[in-house]
Amino acid sequence: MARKKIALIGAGMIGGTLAHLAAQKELGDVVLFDIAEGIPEGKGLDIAESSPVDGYDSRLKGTQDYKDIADADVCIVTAGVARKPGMSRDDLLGINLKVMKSVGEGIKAHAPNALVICITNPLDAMVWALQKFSGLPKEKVVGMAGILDSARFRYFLAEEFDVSVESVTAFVLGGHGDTMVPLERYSTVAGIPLPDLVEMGWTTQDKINSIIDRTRKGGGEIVALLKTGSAYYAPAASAIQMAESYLRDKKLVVPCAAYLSGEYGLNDLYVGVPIVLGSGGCERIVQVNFTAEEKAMFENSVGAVRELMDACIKLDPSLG
Ligand SMILES: NC(=O)C1=CN([C@@H]2O[C@H](COP(=O)(O)OP(=O)(O)OC[C@H]3O[C@@H](n4cnc5c(N)ncnc54)[C@H](O)[C@@H]3O)[C@@H](O)[C@H]2O)C=CC1
Ligand SMILES: O=C([O-])CC(=O)C(=O)O
Repeated sequence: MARKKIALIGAGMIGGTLAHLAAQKELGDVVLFDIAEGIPEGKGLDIAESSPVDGYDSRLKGTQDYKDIADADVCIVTAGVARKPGMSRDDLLGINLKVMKSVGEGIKAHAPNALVICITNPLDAMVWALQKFSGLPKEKVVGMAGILDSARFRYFLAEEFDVSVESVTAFVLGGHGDTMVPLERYSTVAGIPLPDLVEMGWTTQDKINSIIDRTRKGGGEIVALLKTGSAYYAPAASAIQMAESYLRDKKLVVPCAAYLSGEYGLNDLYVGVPIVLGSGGCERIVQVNFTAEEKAMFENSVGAVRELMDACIKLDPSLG
């Protein structure tokens, strides 16, 4: 059976990490596409030269030609710019919107049957624009943010409870920004929801509140430390989990930016919600019940996403 093909559009910090992980996991052959000459070729060759040591047979190719992504099964998009200290994700909108247009056209022309996973920020607005520019089916275009935000939440909770990260589940929904919605009632240790753990006296509400605050600012914490760019190991791991769920039809239930048409009472926008991710792409949107407080937080987050979409339409009226 022929190998699957994974196209990475953008071969920067996340793109290179994605290539390494995809090859190590033998998800398929990897094409790194970037406008920067030499970078995708160099990273592809460097990773390929590690394959005899690590023992995997994925092939890697770097390119500046969209023809090389032909018939890819998965395209993961990180093309664009990342923020530096002092910037918000939203400051990237103008530059990255133009990038989404060229990437969308490239994918439409050469890999129209792929599952497209967008990572470029500001995520919810960029995945929405990318779907429109590419014209691919909405269930085949998804955004990565919720798995990352939930992983940060899980990691901080595991530290607090001094338990395995594997025993902690969490759902962070909403837009990928300061308004994101970490859901306490749907986050657990061994299936026990956080409010019950507070009641049992294993932690305090104050500690949970500060973990939620740290989760919301998790991206900025890394930017402040790195100074030259933003997080890439955890974002890449999160997107690879999505690609794997699609390619192996695992049907993981994961929070992703998905296109809503009526779910949660919302239309024509992408925002973070739990989805079933299988060989059909976004196979189901899971509509969880919200308390009044959770609903207000989710709506506030949706409002922030809509503002960014409006800003996109102002810059490119074809999106309207
Ligand atoms: N959704 C999420 O949870 C996260 C999103 N991000 C976002 O992911 C994006 C990528 O981050 P990094 O890999 O760290 O950035 P990076 O700057 O290391 O890599 C971006 C790459 O895109 C390339 N590029 C620029 N314009 C292009 C075009 N038109 N076509 C193809 N390639 C193009 C650049 O040459 C560069 O190699 C940023 O927008 C960042 O904010 C980062 C972390 C998490
Ligand atoms: O914070 C950033 O700019 C990158 C990002 O989205 C994250 O790490 O969550």
